[in-house]
Amino acid sequence: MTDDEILAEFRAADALLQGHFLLSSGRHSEYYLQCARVLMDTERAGRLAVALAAKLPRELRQTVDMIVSPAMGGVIIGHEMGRALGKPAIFVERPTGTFELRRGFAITPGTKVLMVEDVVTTGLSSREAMAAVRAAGGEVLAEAALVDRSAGSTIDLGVPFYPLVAINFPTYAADDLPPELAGTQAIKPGSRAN
Ligand SMILES: O=P(O)(O)OC[C@H]1O[C@H](OP(=O)(O)OP(=O)(O)O)[C@H](O)[C@@H]1O
Ligand SMILES: O=C(O)c1cc(=O)[nH]c(=O)[nH]1
Ligand SMILES: [Mg+2]
Repeated sequence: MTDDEILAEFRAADALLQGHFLLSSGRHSEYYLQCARVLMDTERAGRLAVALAAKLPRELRQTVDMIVSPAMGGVIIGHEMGRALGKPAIFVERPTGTFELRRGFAITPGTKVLMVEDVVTTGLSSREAMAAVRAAGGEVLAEAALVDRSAGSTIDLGVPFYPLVAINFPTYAADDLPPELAGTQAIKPGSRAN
């Protein structure tokens, strides 16, 4: 799929939002990609996962044992990536603020893991989720995501990163808002507590 075709999927799902958003990292943005709306169409979710899987090097696709995603946003695309790659898909979640394995999910030491996210902005959530996987003994080979919106800030996840599409939407610190955002109330669509 081309970048234009992928963005057309977001627009068709009314998932490209404009307003004033407080992001997971605490930064602010005029734009938000609501991946849950893109993925609520199961056929579209499957199509995007197949396209994302095709971005991965063949050797990585063959070597990976398991998909692990950070909840909530990573769960659906992680599951669809598991289907596309023929691998089990589990998730880490953070009911008390730190990502952990629950629900009987386990990672056997040495398991080769592909992390799957919906959106990567600063990479903070990705790094925290990888720490949980490594603490359980998993070996993180790479990360894949639907959207890399870090474009321009050259984040380093510490492993190879394969986004389906990269978009450069500016983000701002709370004390450095542009005039169009200053004085407007930010909404926080994601579920990170702090
Ligand atoms: O790269 P980052 O700066 O960490 O931002 C991206 C993260 O933010 C969103 O999750 P969020 O924490 O909002 O929670 P959710 O997945 O539960 O909605 C998204 O799903 C990524 O996990
Ligand atoms: O950084 C985020 O929290 C974020 C940005 C975005 O565009 N979409 C999303 O789901 N999360
Ligand atoms: Mg998330």
